[in-house]
Amino acid sequence: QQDDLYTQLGGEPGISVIVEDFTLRLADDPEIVTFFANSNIDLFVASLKDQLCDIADGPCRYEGPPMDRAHQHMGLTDAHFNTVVQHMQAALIRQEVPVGARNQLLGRLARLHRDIMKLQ
Ligand code: HEM
Repeated sequence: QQDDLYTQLGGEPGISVIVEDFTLRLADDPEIVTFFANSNIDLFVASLKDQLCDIADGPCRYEGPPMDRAHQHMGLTDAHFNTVVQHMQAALIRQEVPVGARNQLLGRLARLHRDIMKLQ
């Protein structure tokens, strides 16, 4: 029996480190960091941790705004989306998340693409 996705991500401490690493990568990317100019990064980090834990079938519930409402005013392109997903992939590799779990999580995030890119 293989560990579930949440466990393979390292549970809550693992997800914490992944989100911190991911957020530093966003902050280091001039194309992306501008979107966060008016953001409360602590709230973003807390919200994303809940969301990843939830998506990985962990014991958390994401209670922030739906993905369309959180992003629809930003004028995001597919290129932005892909860049952000690549930063997540890099964070997962850095934290030595096994390849199967990595692809599973990225697949679940990819399903959010339609909502995140929805306009109006
Ligand atoms: C798989 C892709 C993505 C996921 C899973 C994701 C997830 C999230 C989550 C959970 C929040 C917090 C919502 C809240 O609690 O208010 C958020 C907000 C935000 N996201 Fe995304 N996002 C994604 C893609 C993107 C992209 C492509 C950009 C821009 C390049 C972006 C920029 C932002 C910004 C600026 C905020 C607002 C932070 C704030 O001011 O509260 N996101 N996202």
